[in-house]
Amino acid sequence: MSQTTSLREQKTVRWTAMALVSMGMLCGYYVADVASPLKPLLEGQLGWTSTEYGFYTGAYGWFNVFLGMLVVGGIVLDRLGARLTGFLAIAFMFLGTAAQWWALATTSLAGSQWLGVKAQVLMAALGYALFGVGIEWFGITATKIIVRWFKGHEMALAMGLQVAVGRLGTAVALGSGAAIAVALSVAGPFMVGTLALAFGLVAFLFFASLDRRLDASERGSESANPEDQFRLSDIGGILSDRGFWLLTGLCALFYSAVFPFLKYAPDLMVQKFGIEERLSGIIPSLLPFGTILLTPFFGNLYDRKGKGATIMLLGALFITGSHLLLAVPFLKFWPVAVVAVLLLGVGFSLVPSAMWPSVPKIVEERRLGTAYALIFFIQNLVALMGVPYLIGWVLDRFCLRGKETVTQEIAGKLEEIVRVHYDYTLPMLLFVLFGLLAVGFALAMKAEDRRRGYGLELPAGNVK
Ligand SMILES: NCCCC[C@H](NC(=O)[C@@H](N)CCCCN)C(=O)O
Repeated sequence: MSQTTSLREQKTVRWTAMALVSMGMLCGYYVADVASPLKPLLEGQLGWTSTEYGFYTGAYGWFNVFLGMLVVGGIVLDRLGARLTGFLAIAFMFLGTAAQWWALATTSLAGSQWLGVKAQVLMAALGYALFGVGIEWFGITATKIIVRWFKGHEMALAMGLQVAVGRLGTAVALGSGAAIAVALSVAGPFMVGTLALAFGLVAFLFFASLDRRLDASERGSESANPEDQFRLSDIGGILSDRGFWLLTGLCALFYSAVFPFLKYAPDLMVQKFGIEERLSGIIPSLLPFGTILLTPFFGNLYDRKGKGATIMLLGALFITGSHLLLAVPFLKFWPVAVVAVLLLGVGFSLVPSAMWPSVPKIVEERRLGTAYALIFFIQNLVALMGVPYLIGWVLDRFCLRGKETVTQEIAGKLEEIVRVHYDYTLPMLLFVLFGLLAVGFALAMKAEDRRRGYGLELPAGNVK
């Protein structure tokens, strides 16, 4: 290869880079969502309440928000580069998952309390909080890597495919988590996650060597030009942009209607649609499965035809309609759940496929790591920490309908477990509310784009 031709110009090489980075997304998303189908088992076998489950799932954002780890991650990324940040991110995910595995597998924490919380719940939550730092750092790193390798090429398609690979991890987690837990133990899915992340780390090391070759092919380092270096004062520049805030608001509200829903969807299937616990993740797993094809499809459409702001608005409308269908109390037949989840899948493909590639149209490339980190920070605060806890609290406080003790086969043995019954109408109405607010933000974003000329409605290559 000629030394003057950048490696990114070779299609096979840039797609190989993308595939290697996506392995981290696959394994990370598996672990991020594998607790969802375990909720009834955590309650039945380990005696957790919905509030404790909400506390644990909300822990995802603790360090990102309260220790500012997301902003730290953005700055580390912009200053020290994607290779080091990506490596640290996977290492955090690995350690956090191993800690969750231990918390659920050990008997040494049984009956103990730490800071007034069950020791097992707190230990699992701390593991999930560390994991949350890792996966968020990895998310911003992977995004910046795609921008670096794909600018001027199929960037929205690459971002869509990368998210699609992540969704595959979510689908596998939802579809297999409960079955693995019933066959092995409730800690079993986390053992699988720990091993998978070791594999993700190896794939990332291969990527890092390719990325070093990209530097060499461009005769410079990742941030060779001092003009391109990130400065702390850039944060002010990002925060003073109205378009940035509208996109951030849309992101926080849209994801509040989706990610926390996924944490409770298998339980909703059991409670409202009468699905067996072991199979409770099957219908929710249609959601990420649908997005695997649709997210890159819409990403490609955005690259070729534009209409990014319209795509985001449509997506917000789809998720609102889907939640409304699930909220109607008398629609309790499982085909309704299938239709609603498929509609949600369309919305869950439309918004991310246009939202993430729109950020570089609003923010300069050298500020991108920090911009994505700031967006993820607000998303963590609201959608990944606040709303999951709120839903768990609402379930315990307003939706409890009763408890019964039943006998169930677990890892080949018959065991007595407690089954808790909830009415999910109120939590579903909250999800509808988040959807409606997301529609409002999408409309405002469309108007701001017309006013400021970001180019959100234009195809790739036609933007300033
Ligand atoms: N190119 C940006 C990709 C972001 C994808 C986006 N991920 C997130 O929003 C993460 N902050 C949270 C991941 C949580 C995993 N369950 C997405 O749509 O997944």
